[in-house]
Amino acid sequence: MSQNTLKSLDGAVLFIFGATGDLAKRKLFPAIYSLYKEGKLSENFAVIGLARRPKTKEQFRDNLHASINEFSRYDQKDTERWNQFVEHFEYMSLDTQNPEGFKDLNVLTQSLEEKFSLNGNRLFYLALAPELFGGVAQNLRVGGLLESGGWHRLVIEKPFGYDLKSAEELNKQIRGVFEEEEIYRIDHYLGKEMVQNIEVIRFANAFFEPLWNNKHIANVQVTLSETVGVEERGGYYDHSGALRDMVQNHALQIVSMIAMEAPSRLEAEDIRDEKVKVLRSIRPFADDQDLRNHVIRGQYKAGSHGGKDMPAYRDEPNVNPESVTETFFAAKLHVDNFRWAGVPFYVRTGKRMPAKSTEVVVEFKNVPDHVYLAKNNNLRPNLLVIRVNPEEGIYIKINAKKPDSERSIVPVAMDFCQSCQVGINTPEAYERLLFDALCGESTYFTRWDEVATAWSIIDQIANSWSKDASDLKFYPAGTWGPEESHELLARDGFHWWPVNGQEEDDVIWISGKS
Ligand SMILES: NC(=O)C1=CN([C@@H]2O[C@H](COP(=O)(O)OP(=O)(O)OC[C@H]3O[C@@H](n4cnc5c(N)ncnc54)[C@H](OP(=O)(O)O)[C@@H]3O)[C@@H](O)[C@H]2O)C=CC1
Ligand SMILES: O=C1O[C@H](COP(=O)(O)O)[C@@H](O)[C@H](O)[C@H]1O
Repeated sequence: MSQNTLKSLDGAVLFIFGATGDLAKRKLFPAIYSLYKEGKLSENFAVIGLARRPKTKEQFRDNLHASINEFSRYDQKDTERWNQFVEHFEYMSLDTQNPEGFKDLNVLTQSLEEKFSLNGNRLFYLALAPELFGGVAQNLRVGGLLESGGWHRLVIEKPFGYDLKSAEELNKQIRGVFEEEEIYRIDHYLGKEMVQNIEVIRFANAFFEPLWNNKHIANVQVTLSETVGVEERGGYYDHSGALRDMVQNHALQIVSMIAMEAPSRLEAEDIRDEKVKVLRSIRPFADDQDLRNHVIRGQYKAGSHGGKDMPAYRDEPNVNPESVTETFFAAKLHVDNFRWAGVPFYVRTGKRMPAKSTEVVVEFKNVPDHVYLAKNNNLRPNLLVIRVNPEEGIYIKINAKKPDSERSIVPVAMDFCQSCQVGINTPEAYERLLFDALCGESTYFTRWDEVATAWSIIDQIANSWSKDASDLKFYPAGTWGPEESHELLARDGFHWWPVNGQEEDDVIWISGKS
């Protein structure tokens, strides 16, 4: 578990490869600015933006200004402070396939290290297409960039491969240059406040841990729904699909945080050891038929939501008009260990759903059927709902006596809405992760064995799907996916709980002190 008090930053040069790209603009620059505004970077840093297109330092700084203006949660009205901030930024035009250019980059880096009195710590952030990762690692060595006196760390964006084989190949290339401890594989969901809070909720509360097992939990539901379609990313997404884009990384990481055993120490390696054990315990499907019974894929067709018409996936830019890529995924998974045997983990994710919502619902088993209260009332199962995104918080659903009635029982949701209290000041995932990487805190980055094990789960599904796409179901944009996703739970006597605070009408909400 990451402990902020232990983190310290000793000054570093931050290299942003892909500095003219979308990720840098929307996430990385605003994250650096937030860290600066909060005093976490002090004046002890330099940033070098790298991409092929030529730009002057001034043009780059103008781009930085525009990005922060649009995407940062902090303003930049204090001109003196802003000028101080941008002074730390340089730009260099560099094709990552040009080894000579890396030698020039080393010269520029050394001059900045001198200017800002830095001791050779270097963080290389690859906001690039994955096929360039291996070449960058090689050229960093060729250019002498790994010979400075400080530490060297490589931060890599997803996707980490397309399947296990390609991920292994990529890993081999990177490991030829960097040690595992120097590699920080980003899964930005691990930087989200409420995903990090899962550990605390579980391990710091006496009333959850004793119940956290198959004796008391009926099922776990993980939803990662989005209202957007594929936007500008049709070219990438059509080769990826929901399975590779969201399940291989974010969804399986959340499952492993929910299901892991308490680590022996709150250290990165101990936590990651426990998470990988969960992934290894996920039961493979017996055969193609078993897989198709328990894994649903869908693709959105034209539809509408909130009065707005939305095109079919196949009509989106850069998507094959006959594409069989899934934009929706739902599955029933089993974690085969003593704690979880018999508890279904239902996972779903999709684009063009009615709500943007990342939530985990832990549904507890009911009290015995024949006790007086259960017999005469419509008792609802107790739920623990962890709301990750866009609202952050948790609520617990219990049964309580209806005020002023004799024995009527009503469902009550006791709500801790963290985002209502802390509001927009909650740090963005990229902000936390960038700072963690600068501080050498790797807990919320994925280790190679986690990535490889997740790919082996995904490969079984992808390989089965590639044989025949007849199970692909079409759902209207703006709905909760194919009917088969609901049937998946109905067969077990369950249903998807509504997400995004859309609880049943008779639920009484009790919120924290205002
Ligand atoms: N955008 C997002 O929200 C997310 C992105 N990612 C991942 O982050 C990575 C970057 O994504 P994104 O920013 O969207 O991509 P973009 O296509 O917007 O940007 C790619 C960047 O790479 C640079 N580039 C391309 N080829 C070279 C080269 N040979 N040498 C040097 N620079 C090069 C481009 O600049 P130039 O053309 O000037 O060289 C540009 O700055 C990808 O791996 C993506 O999957 C992951 C999660 C979310
Ligand atoms: O990694 C990805 O995540 C986003 C959703 O992230 P969120 O933080 O907005 O929930 C998704 O849109 C994208 O397709 C995927 O690549």
